[in-house]
Amino acid sequence: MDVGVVIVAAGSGKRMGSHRNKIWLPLAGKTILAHTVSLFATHPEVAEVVLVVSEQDYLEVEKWLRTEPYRVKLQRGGSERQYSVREGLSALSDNCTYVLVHDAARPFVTRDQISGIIHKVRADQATIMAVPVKDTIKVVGPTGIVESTPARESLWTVQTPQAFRLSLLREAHKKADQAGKLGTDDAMLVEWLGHSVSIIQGSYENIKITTPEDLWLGEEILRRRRERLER
Ligand SMILES: Nc1ccn([C@@H]2O[C@H](COP(=O)(O)OP(=O)(O)OP(=O)(O)O)[C@@H](O)[C@H]2O)c(=O)n1
Ligand SMILES: C[C@](O)(CO)[C@H](O)COP(=O)(O)O
Repeated sequence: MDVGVVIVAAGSGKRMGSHRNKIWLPLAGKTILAHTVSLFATHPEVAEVVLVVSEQDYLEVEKWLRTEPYRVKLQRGGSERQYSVREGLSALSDNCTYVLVHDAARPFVTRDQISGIIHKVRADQATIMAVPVKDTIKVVGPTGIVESTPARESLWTVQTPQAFRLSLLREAHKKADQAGKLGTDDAMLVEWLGHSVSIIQGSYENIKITTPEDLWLGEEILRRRRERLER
């Protein structure tokens, strides 16, 4: 049963404050995009990769992919991450039974973690990578007053990959579109269907490169990994 991957890279990187989409920023000698795409496109358990990019980036990504040894399908994204995922799902072949959805801005996930979530989704049909929250989280009202403090032991910081049975995620996106619902991750849409979603423990290194400080943190993560390999 084939596994497909949708990598979403069609954002604009506003919070990075860069003059162009953050996926083009350098990280340890390659672009963030190149790190993430090659990780999945060369993974032995991944049968198909769809890369979702903006209209603005499409031609440059297409030109870059011609220099790479692996095959990746290109798809244009939408104005929201959810719509980009939807476009990516539509480009996956029906040979895929399961799909991993991953942020291009998360280049630090490892091959073993990818194998682990593929194994888990075959059992659970819907599972997401996450790590326990380290800080206390508050719910704050519109006037800046704390309304509640959820019990920290029940809170997780959600990452990607998020993995699903393809037919389930396609149905979730269709129902969300019909209801005009917008989620910040794909698991929300599956939860709205009433389907259970399990957690697979990720790593605190699997950060999403969002603001400038994430770039030097990312360089340090990769430097320490190279050091560990050289020992
Ligand atoms: N319309 C969108 C918005 C986001 N993404 C992708 O979803 C991932 C996570 O989104 P985020 O980190 O928010 O990226 P941006 O939207 O580019 O960042 P910002 O919100 O700072 O503009 C990124 O790989 C981004 O490229 C996408 O494919 N389509
Ligand atoms: C999907 C996600 O990475 C899980 O934490 C996150 O919700 C993406 O949010 P963004 O604002 O689109 O980066």
